[in-house]
Amino acid sequence: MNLDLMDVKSNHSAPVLADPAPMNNTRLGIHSSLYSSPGVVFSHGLYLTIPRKKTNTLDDFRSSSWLDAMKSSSPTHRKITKDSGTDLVSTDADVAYRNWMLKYPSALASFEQITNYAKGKRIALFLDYDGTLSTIVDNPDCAFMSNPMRATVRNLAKYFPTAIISGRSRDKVYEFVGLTELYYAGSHGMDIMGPVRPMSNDPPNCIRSTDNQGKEVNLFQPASEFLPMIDEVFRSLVEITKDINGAKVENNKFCVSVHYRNVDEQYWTTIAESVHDILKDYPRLRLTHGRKVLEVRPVLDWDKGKAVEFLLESLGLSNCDDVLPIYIGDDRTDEDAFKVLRVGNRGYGILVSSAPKESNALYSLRDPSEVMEFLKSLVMWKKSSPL
Ligand SMILES: O=P(O)(O)OC[C@H]1O[C@H](O[C@H]2O[C@H](CO)[C@@H](O)[C@H](O)[C@H]2O)[C@H](O)[C@@H](O)[C@@H]1O
Repeated sequence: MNLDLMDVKSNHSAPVLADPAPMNNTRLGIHSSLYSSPGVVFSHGLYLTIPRKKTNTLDDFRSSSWLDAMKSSSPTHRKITKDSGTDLVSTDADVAYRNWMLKYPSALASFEQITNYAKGKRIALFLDYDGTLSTIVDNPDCAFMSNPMRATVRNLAKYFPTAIISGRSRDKVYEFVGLTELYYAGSHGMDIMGPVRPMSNDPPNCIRSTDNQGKEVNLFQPASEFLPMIDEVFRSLVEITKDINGAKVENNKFCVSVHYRNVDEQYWTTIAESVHDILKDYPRLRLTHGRKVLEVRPVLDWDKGKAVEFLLESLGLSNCDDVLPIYIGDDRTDEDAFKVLRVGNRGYGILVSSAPKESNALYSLRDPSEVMEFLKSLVMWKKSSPL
């Protein structure tokens, strides 16, 4: 696999995301194989970690770093260039972005390199939703996918197995995308509807079910026992934030999003403290940061990376040298998937970002319109490739 590039890029520094899960499996009372990461200690219902980076622990609410994390969770993007008469003058942001792209080259500019490596391989596509297939908008209920993007993804799925892996609830993301030919994983991979296929070791919490069309599917919900807790926390979060102008709490089934995109920055502390007040009574829940959103989720060693592995296995594509998984995403939670593909040079992670940020991805795309262009190019390449 693109060995030169992989070798160069293997020197990347660690990603921003670090959400270790607790070791105390019996206390959590859930299938032990889902809990593995070291370095976490319980104390009075709060997880104290000895983290690589502290920003994702509740403890952070007692320091200033959580506010920094909230501020940096979705950087404001300056216009890359400005017109100065006849010439385009580079801004600092422009220079920084170009430098950053030396480390994360454009997947469009590197298309030939990518497809050269993909020759004779079966590509599988894993796509994040918000910020990847739809542009980021103020109202999460209105993050609609454009018709051209939908047509592109529909076409893509004719040629490559394609799955959407989103932080949204699976139903919600299906409502937005509306394509029956895809596989869907909601709640950051904690709710996967995949094809029926014998797995090498039958995972717990995996049941036979039927999809909207009555087709038999495998439904994998590793956090199913958290459902009542998540519902309870969702209601408490709605109640505690109801007087904070612009705050919005979204129930994503196995996780809850607390949005502060539309909250005046002076009240971000109030938002964070409110979330902390609720979560201090729920040691089995943890908090991660997304783009102007605090995400409450079960303490489970399960994430988008594990979801990619699960889907590859259910599609019969794991442990195959001739399979090239490609994951495209824009958010911190997508880093888990990038990491899985990066380890052992299994596939390509493509970060969608118009601002420089550290990532485990190998390539970059600037925004959803570039994502669409890349997906269309893949289809064209596949159509023109000899069988
Ligand atoms: O994994 P994803 O599909 O990327 O979902 C992550 C979160 O996306 C949504 O929030 C983000 O997009 C909203 C719409 O553009 C935006 O208003 C918000 O500020 C962003 O954080 C979704 O609403 C969350 O529930 C997802 O967890």
